[in-house]
Amino acid sequence: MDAPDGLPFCKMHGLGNDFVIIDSRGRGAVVTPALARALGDRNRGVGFDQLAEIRDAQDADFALDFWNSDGSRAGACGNASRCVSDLVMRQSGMEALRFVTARGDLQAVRRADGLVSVNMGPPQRNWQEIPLARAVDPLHLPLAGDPVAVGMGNPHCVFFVPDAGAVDVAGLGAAVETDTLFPERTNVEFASLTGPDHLRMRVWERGTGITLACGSGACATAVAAHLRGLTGRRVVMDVDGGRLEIDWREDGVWMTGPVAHVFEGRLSPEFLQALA
Ligand SMILES: N[C@H](CCC[C@H](N)C(=O)O)C(=O)O
Repeated sequence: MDAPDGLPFCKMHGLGNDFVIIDSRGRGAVVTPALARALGDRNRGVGFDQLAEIRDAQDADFALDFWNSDGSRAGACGNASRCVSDLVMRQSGMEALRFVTARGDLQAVRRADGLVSVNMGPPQRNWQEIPLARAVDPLHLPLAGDPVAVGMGNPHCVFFVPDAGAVDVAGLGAAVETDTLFPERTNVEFASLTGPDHLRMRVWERGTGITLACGSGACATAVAAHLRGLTGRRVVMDVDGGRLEIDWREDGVWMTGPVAHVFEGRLSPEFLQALA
């Protein structure tokens, strides 16, 4: 990549789910799988759970692409959507935004308490959309532990367990991620009911591994909990990095929580040249 002054980026996180954000508005996209892998290396790059690239959009305020640290694409990323929305709201002074992702048009608003809410869209509930490899009931997958499959623009497999804190998330998550039932692999959530409309969730993310929070995973877990009759449509969810509010409304699954700006930096020309 020809960038004699380096490439600016910023680092943000939502509940410890951390992101590098590259703003490519006003020029072509620059992220490649090789850049995502190199930048995602926590020793030799910057490190992130997801990389988000902001791009120009014709009929929306911006477009957003997501990458995992293994260089694969993610169709949705709830916490990065909240982080980038906060960034663009601060830059523009707007309090409500529309943006485009691989799964379609999404919206973000700043609540009166300052937290950013994103409408992640309606859940995908049939096996072709999630996607699953064959016609099975997504509400009761034919896997040990009787999990639920839900799509939020990316695939999720949600296990309800007595104590999410006691689960071997790495061991089970890695095995389920690559089960042949999921042709595009899957994100894996382990959740327990800790009170009325209150859940505790831990996550293994496709292409990344254990993370402290996963916004689309929290949405998928809330949808699965409601469909299984465990909760209403509005829940509080404790993840390893903090607390999210999820509200499955008529127009989609809304997710609300905090974001944090960490630093801005510039990728050196040497770093970028080594990728070429
Ligand atoms: N952390 C993200 C989800 C990343 C999902 C990604 N690992 C995938 O391959 O779908 C979130 O807040 O929704």
